[in-house]
Amino acid sequence: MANNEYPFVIGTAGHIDHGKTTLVKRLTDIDCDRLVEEKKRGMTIELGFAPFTLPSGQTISIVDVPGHEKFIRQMVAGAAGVDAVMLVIAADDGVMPQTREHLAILSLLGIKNGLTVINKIDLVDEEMLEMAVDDAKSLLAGTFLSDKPVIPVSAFTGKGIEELKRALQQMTEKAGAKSRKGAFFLPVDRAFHISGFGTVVTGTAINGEIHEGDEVEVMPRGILSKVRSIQVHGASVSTATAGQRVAANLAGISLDDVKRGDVVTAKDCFTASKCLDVSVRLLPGAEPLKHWQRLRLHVGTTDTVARVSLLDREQVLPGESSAAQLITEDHVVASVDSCFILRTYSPLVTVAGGRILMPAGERPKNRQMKAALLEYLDKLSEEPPLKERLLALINYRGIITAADAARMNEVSLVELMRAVSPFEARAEVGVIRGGEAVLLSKRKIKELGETLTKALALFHGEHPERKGMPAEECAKVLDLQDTKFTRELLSLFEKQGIVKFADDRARLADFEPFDEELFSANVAALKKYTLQLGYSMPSIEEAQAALSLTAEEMKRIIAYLKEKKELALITGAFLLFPEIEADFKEKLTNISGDITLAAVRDATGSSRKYALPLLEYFDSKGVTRRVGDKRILIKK
Ligand SMILES: Nc1nc2c(ncn2[C@@H]2O[C@H](COP(=O)(O)OP(=O)(O)OP(=O)(O)O)[C@@H](O)[C@H]2O)c(=O)[nH]1
Repeated sequence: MANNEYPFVIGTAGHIDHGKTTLVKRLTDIDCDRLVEEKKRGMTIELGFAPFTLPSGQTISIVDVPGHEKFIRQMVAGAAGVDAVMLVIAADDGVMPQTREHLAILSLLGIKNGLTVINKIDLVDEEMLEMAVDDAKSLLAGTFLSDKPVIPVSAFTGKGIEELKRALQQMTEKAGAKSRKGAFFLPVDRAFHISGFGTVVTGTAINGEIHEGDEVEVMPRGILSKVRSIQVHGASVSTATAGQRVAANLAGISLDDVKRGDVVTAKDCFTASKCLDVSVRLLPGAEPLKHWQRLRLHVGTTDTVARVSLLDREQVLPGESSAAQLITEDHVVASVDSCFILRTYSPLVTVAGGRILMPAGERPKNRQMKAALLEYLDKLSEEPPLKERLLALINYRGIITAADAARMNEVSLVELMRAVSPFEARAEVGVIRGGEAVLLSKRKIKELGETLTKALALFHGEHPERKGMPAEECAKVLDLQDTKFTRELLSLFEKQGIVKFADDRARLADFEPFDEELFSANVAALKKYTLQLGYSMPSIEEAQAALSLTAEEMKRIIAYLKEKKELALITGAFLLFPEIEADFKEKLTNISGDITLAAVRDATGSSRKYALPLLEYFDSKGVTRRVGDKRILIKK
C-alpha cells in the first residue's frame, strides 16, 4: 500500500441517472462507465473502483455502485466492503423509488456512515433546490443518514464539489475504516483468464490481508491455491489489505475452479455451510415474513435460494427483527457479522436483510436445543465483544475444540486462548490442553461430572476390590471417543474436586483407595483357609482373626466375593465357597437311603452345627425340600 493510501471505501447509491458516475468522474477523474457495454447502454453494470485523493492528500476508494434496480445484487456485493455511502439524489427529480430502496438496503447492509449529495443543481432554481433538500431530509429521517451532511452540487459544472470533498474528508476522519482484522476474506466478483498469466480473481477484501506466495482456499469447494501476484487499483503490490480492491493471480487453478460468488480465504479459516444463524429485519413496508418462506438470499457476491427458519415465531412483522436460521440450497461461505439481503422472486423486491451471527450453524434437533440456540443468538444479536461471543458459543455448544471456536469467530488460536483465559481462571470454562485444545462450558463439566460420579458409585458397589474405574471405561461412560481426552478431563475433574484420578483410574473422592494386589492375595488366602477347613466352615470373625485382617478389609473382601457370586453367607454367617457347595450337593445325591440329618452328617463328616444350616440353605435355594424330618432332592 502506498503511504498515503487509506483503506476506506465510499460507495455510491441512488436512482438511475441521478448522476453517480458523473459525480465520481468529477471527484476522481475516472470514468467508471468504462465497459463498452455500459457505454452502449449508458448504465454502469460492473462495479467500478476509483482511487480518490482527499484534500489532505490521503487516497481512499470510491466504488460506483450501479443504480438500476436489476443490479441491486451487485450493490450487495460491493456494499460488503463499503465503509460509508454517498447517496445521490438529482435536484430536478427528487426522491425516487430506487432512492428509497437503496437507502433501505444500505441500512440492512449495516452501513453506518455517509452523506447525501443533491446533484444537478444547475438544472434547478433556489426554490426547487430547497424543495429537493427538504424532500431528501424527510426521507433520511430516522435512518443512519439523518444526522449526516446534505450537500448540493453540480457534477456537471463543478459547483459545490470542493465542499463535497471537504465533507468526504471529515466523514473519513470521523468514521475511521471498519475494523478488518482477522482471516483473509475476499468475495470474488469476477474471475477471468489472462493468457500467459493464468487465473485472476477480483473483489473487495473484507477482512485480513494477503501476501504474494500465501496459500489460500477457494471456497466453498475448498480448492487450495497459491497467490502468485497481487494488484491493488492496477498497481502491483506484495500485500493487499482489507478494504482494498484486489486482483489476485492464483497459481495452479483453472477458470473452472473459481467463479463469481466464490470466496478466496486464508487456508482452514472458514466453513462452507447450508445453515446460517442470523438476525433478520423486515423492512417497514414489506408483507409479514413467514416461517419457512422461500426467498432469494444475497450475501457478499453469492446469491442463492434460502428458506427462513423462524425459531420462536410463525412470522416476523414489518419493521421487526428476529433471530432466525437461513437454510440455503447451495453452500455459502460467509464471514461473521457480514450483512445479507432477502428478496422476493416476483416481484423482485428487497423485503428483509440483516447480519450473519454465525456462518456455520446447526439445525436444532429438539426443543431444548432450540431454546439454547435462541439464547445464544439473542446474545450474539447484542454484538458482544469477542470474549463474550466465545463464552456464549462455549455455553451453547457445551464442548467444542478451540480450533473450531477460533474458526467460527475468525480469530487465531492464540487470540482465542487469550480471550478464554480469564474465564478459565474463574472456572467458567474448562480447557483441556493435551493434544488438540478443547473448551468446555461450566454446565457441560457439571453434567459430565454428574454422569461420572453416578457411574463411579455403581462401579464401587460392583467392584469394591478395584481402586477405580479405568480411564478407558470412563470414556465410554461419558460417551467420549478419545481416551487421551478423557484422561485430561479426569485430571480437570480432579482439580475441581469432583473425583480422584490416580493410576489411570477414577474413583469417588470419598472412596477409600487400597492396594489391589494385597486385596487379591487376601482373597486367595481366605479361600485357601476356608477350603482347608472343609465342612467346618469359619464364621466371618473367625476367618478375619485367623488371617489377621481388619474389619474393613474383611467387609470389602466379602462384598467382592458375594458380588461375583463366589461366596455365600449362610445362617450364622458361615462362609460357604462354591467348591464346598458343589461337594455337598454331590454327597446328598449319593446318599442311597433317606436324606436325614444323620445321613448328611455321616456323608460329609461334619457336625449338626454345620449340616443343619447347610440343609436349610439348600431348602431356601430350592435344591432340597423338607418333608417331616427328611429332605427330598428337587434339583439334581
Ligand atoms: N445537468 C446535469 N446533468 C448531469 C449532472 N450529473 C450527471 N448528469 C447527467 O445525467 C445523466 C446520468 O448520469 P450518470 O452519471 O450516468 O448517472 P448514474 O446515476 O451513474 O446512472 P447509472 O449508472 O445508470 O445508475 C448523464 O447524461 C449525465 O451527463 C449534473 O450535475 N448536471
